[in-house]
Parts: sequence; structure tokens; C-alpha cells
Amino acid sequence: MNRTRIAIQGGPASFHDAAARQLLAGNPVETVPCTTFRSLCAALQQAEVDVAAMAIENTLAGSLLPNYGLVQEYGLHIAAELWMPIDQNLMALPGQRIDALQTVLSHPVALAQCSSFLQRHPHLHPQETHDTADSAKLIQEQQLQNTAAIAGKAAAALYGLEILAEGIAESNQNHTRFLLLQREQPATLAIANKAILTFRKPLHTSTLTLLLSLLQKHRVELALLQHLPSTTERGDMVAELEAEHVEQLQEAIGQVRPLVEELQVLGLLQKAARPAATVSEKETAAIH
Ligand SMILES: O=C(O)C(=O)C[C@]1(C(=O)O)C=C[C@@H](O)C=C1
Repeated sequence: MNRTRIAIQGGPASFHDAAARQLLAGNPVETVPCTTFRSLCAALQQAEVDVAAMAIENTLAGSLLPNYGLVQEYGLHIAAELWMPIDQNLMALPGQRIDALQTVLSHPVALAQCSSFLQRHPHLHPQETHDTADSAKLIQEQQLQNTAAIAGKAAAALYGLEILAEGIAESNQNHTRFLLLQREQPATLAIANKAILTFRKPLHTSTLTLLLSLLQKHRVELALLQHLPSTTERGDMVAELEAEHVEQLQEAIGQVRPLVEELQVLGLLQKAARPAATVSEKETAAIH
């Protein structure tokens, strides 16, 4: 059976790696590591992979707004979403002591998720990398002393690192939402209850009032409305709409379309359930 090639941001044992396998559960998968979200979108657009997994929101660090812009820019489609619990751990070569560590490597979002832990350990100097798991790999490959990584337990196991502190994120409610991206527009799902769209036009109060009343008329919830970061004056916005039935979303979108410019539906999908259970009770720095 052919394996589905899925682009991920980061390497083996990264959170994207785990998310990709869950998004394609039941299918044989080959993950294709990318170092940036842009290169991940480019790999998909250029058909180097079949699909891609991309983080879009984290409960502690917030929305990754530029990623909506990348989906739009590369003309990609959102087929599904997944909420995944994220468990962050401090790890180093076996035998290292936490008080002798000087540098801690990790993805900027992972560092942000552990900011209180880092404040409590000011001798640990954070250094941003492109991935949690590849930070663990670097420590192992270069036998870096006095250096730790913040990553998931799978990375510690893969690269033979010792976990010095576990559950170090701000809260045990640390969850990331991932999107499954594809090149072709998927057939409309009868069970779709969420729409992700972008459009252009600075919203005036009167347009916004009309938009909200239209959504209310179709019993559609506005779950997200944000300006996308941009270096131009384009004024792109992203919206996430939720409803019970796909028809409500389609009708509401049809009526909103004339109110705004360049409305683009990035995805009509099934809303993912937020994990209710926590990874583990937060263990405040189980220091060895
Ligand atoms: O570095 C990783 O392991 C990733 O998969 C990246 C990433 C992210 O982009 O937010 C994924 C999930 C976590 O929120 C932390 C980092």
C-alpha cells in the first residue's frame, strides 16, 4: 500500500510528527520534514508531498495568524483539524545537572509555553530553533554539554536524552490545533460544521453589524475574526464560522460574499473536539 507523504514542520518525534500521524490515522504515513511553515506550503503546492500538517493555534501561545495567510497565498485547502495535548519537558545528555545548564534550545512557541519555568531558572538562556525534536537531535549529535532542549517525551526517547523536568508548560491545558492541508479542494463534507475563510476589506462598523446580523439569521457563530499580519496595505482578515449544518454555513457565506472583497473559503470541515483530559498533572519542575 502506498504511504501518504505528509509535510511537517520539524523532524521525527516533533509535535507535528505526532499530529500528522493522528490526522491520517489508519493510513501508512511518510513524514517529510520542513524547517519553516512557508517551505511546508511550498512543498505541498509543488506536489513534493501529498498533504501537509500545520499548527494554527495554541491555547497558551495564541493563534499562528501568519499561517492562515500562507494557506491563502499558496492556494491550499484545509481538509481537517485536530486538537492535540502538548507535553513539554526539559531534557539533556544523561548525567547533566539542571543547575549546570546554560542554554536551552527549542521552537519559539515551545519556549513561550514554558515562560514561567524559564523565569524561575534564569541561568537557562533560551535559544530559538526551528523545532523541539531537532533541538534534542542537535544535542545528541554534537554531544552538547550544559545544553538542554524543551521537547516532547518522544524526542527524549528517540535521541537518548534524560528528562530533567517534566510537564514544564505554563498549564497542563496546553493544546495545539493542527490543520490538514491539501492541494485540491475537498468534496463538501455533509458533516462540515465549520468554515475558515479569508477576505479583504477593512471592516467598518456598519459592515460588521450587517455581517453579524446575517450570521445570526443563519444561526452561525463567529468563532474568530482577526486581521492577518501583512507588510502591505491589503487589509486581509480571517474568520472562523461554526454552525450545526453545512447548509447554514454555505448560505451565510453566500450572503456575506457581496459585503467584502475577495472572499476565499480556505476550508469547510468538521470542527475538532478540544481535549478535555489533561496530559498529566503539572509537576512543578521534577528536578533531578
Ligand atoms: O517544534 C515542534 O515540535 C512543533 O511541532 C512545532 C510546534 C508549533 O509550531 O507550535 C507544535 C506544537 C507545539 O505548540 C510547539 C511547537
